[in-house]
Amino acid sequence: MASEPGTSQIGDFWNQPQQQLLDRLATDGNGLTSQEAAARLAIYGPNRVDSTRRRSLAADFLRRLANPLVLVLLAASIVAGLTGDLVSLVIISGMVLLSTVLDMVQERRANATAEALRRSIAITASTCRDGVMSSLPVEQLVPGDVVALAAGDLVPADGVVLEANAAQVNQAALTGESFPVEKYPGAIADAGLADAPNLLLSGSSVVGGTARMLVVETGAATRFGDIAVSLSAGSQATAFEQGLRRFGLLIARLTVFLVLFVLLARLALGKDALESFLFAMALAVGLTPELLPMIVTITLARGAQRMAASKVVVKRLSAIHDLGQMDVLCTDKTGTLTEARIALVGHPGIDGADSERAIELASINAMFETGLKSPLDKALLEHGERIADGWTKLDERPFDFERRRVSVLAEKDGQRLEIVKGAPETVLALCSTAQVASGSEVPLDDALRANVMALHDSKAAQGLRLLGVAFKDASGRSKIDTDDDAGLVFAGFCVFVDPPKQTAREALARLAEAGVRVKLVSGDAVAVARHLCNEVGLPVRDVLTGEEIAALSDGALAARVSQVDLFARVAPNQKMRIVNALKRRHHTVGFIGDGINDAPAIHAADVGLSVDGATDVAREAADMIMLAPDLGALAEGIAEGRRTYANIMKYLRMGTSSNFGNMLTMALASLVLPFLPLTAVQVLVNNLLYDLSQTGIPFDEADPRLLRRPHGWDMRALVRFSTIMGPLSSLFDIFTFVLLLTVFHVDVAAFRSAWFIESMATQIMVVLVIRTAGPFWRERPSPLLAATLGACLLVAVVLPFSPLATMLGFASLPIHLSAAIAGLVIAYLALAEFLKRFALPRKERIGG
Ligand SMILES: Nc1ncnc2c1ncn2[C@@H]1O[C@H](COP(=O)(O)OP(=O)(O)OP(=O)(O)O)[C@@H](O)[C@H]1O
Ligand SMILES: [Mg+2]
Repeated sequence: MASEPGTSQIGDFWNQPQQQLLDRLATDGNGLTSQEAAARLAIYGPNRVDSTRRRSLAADFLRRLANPLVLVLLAASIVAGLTGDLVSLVIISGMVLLSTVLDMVQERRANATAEALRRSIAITASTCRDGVMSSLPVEQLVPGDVVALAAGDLVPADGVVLEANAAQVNQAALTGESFPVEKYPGAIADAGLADAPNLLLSGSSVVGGTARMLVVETGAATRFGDIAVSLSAGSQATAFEQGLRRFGLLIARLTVFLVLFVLLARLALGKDALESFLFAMALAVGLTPELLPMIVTITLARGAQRMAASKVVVKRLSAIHDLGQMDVLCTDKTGTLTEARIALVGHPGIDGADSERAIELASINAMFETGLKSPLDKALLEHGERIADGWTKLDERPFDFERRRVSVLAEKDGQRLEIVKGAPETVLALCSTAQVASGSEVPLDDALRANVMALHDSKAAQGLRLLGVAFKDASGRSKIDTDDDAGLVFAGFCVFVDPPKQTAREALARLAEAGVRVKLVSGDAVAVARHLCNEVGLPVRDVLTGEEIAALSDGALAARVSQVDLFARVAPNQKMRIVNALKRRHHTVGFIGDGINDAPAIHAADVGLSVDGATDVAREAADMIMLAPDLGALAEGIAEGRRTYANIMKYLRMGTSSNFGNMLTMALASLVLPFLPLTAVQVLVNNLLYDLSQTGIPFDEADPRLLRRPHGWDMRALVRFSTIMGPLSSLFDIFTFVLLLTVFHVDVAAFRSAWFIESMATQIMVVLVIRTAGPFWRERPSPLLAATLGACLLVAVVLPFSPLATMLGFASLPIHLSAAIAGLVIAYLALAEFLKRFALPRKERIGG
């Protein structure tokens, strides 16, 4: 197995005898002192594989400068400087610097905020330090540490198993093997990465049982650290991101085409080469939506910040887009729709009367189970902690979601029993007899079975959750083997209440209002889940069970999945199949859950959601973590997602209509006019002021109409918008040209000033019109946007009248010309306001 990635030699640490490994790590296998750990942390560094390698300030700056457009522009301005045009050199390089720094500072700040939020939900590991187990952030783990792992935990580093109890580990992310493998101590001399039974690799997860792990390698030294990170970081771009990328490409192509055309045409017309080149480059700068990455980052980071206020922490920023677009939300039951404050309300034997035997056995089972303790176990233990006194445990088969039961081998006063509790139908299927109140056993024939199931159904129909309890004599055995669970004696049920959340009904109503259909995907029984749906007001059109899903192909499942609102008794991989089927039907799917059994579905969903108290595996798979498990908070988050969408669309619409229109007209005018409509420097000033004016967009509120329904990337709508609004802008520019030349007979400097003011004013102010589908005066922009717009407009208008005017090649305008321009701007805004109803997508205008 020499060819595996990351393996430098054939044998490695997992092949070494345990004692040799312990010696090498200078530890006795009982954990480190915190002093020693601190010393090792200084040597080995934090246990983290940086996905977003933090760039130094300088490197970041240089990377931004390395933009080809910027470089060409700088080079051209240097050439201009050499030929004596020092003003161009100073202004162009100053402007490039300014906008680069602005961009960088804003983006870094936004990323830092998002990162801080993410850190607040860091994953921890139960680690032995100074002889006690404590919960430490996994970043602090060092080689030699001893970590306790239980079902639901992530393996935090590379290491070996010191002790294990039916430890089942899923290494799918690393080896592609989707079935969990059992891990146990003991080195095998020539075992490879994939088949060493004692090896635990960072990035895999514990799905059953428990283990003690010796950490051997951390951080970047882990075998698959790099792969795991690149997998999670490079995971498919969201539809919105893909759309943005395609859009960026389109703009880039148009820009190249236009700029080359202008340049060549001007050269062919015999115009000054350097001037033409500078102008063409400035046009290119003006055309590129260079602010887009910054606007996107800031909008998302700000969205994340506002969502944190409603207790939703975003791990993957771009998931916010998907959240705004999400139209189907799948949720598990316990803890999301119910309180998860489960209480035992009965423990009937087969005759329906409470049976002490049933509760005793269930409590012993819950007491000794070492896997993931479910809320059901907790309820049992709360009820009768002392019932298990005097019993000792011999062996266990922990819970897993395929078997849906826990088996424990325990002994008291020489009596050895195997005790099983689990999903009632599973347990009943394993029983051949039943115990009656007197203590004697009767055969569990079909009639009795039907009676027992009727008892079960009557409870489940009231929304009560049930576990079946069974046992058998285990004299002479000290282990539970895989097929030992047959021939059990049925002892009875444990019955629990799990009341629906007070807030659930209202939260679901809000989600429905927001155009999100909620589907319940539960491992629990149909009757229980259906009762809950009724109670919280979730309409159920159709139901599918795990058994039925197992019989359906992916295609058949996809054909039915949209109509089904309740999925019950589903296994973990079926939860994932449901999500994938919904995605196949072109839904944007969210999945919220807290268990190991939810992780695959959370991962598969467009928006994976988990809650704060969830298992590591679920939290790791999730894109967002809800600190308060309340669907109401999610409704806030959805509105936030749609707000970010709306704001990014504002910037794009601005860019593709007014800005693009202006640049286009200017390019063409440069071919027909005897002089440049604006000098290169003026174009750049124009662009800088425009950019600055738009920096308030991420802080703007969104049109309430846009918050009502899911919205996704829609290239057609964007193109339609620009084909209506762009020509409008060009039309006014041409009109301005004609007016200036034929009516006012202005000179070159005045022409440029007038045109500068006109194009700036229309470009800056039209955002007020575009930002809402309704009448623009009804919905005011946020103060920050109003401020950036106002300030930039003021600068643009004052500039030609200021002392800087001559340096920039402007001249002040006579009053009647100023008035004419003001009139033009108002006419343009009025027409834009009128035309936008044809340009905006219908669903945006009516909000549905
Ligand atoms: N600790 C346990 N001991 C025995 N049986 C259990 C235990 N935990 C769960 N089960 C059985 O397995 C079934 C599925 O587990 P669980 O209800 O946690 O799945 P789920 O999909 O997470 O459900 P939910 O939608 O309620 O969150 C339960 O309905 C129950 O019958
Ligand atoms: Mg659950």
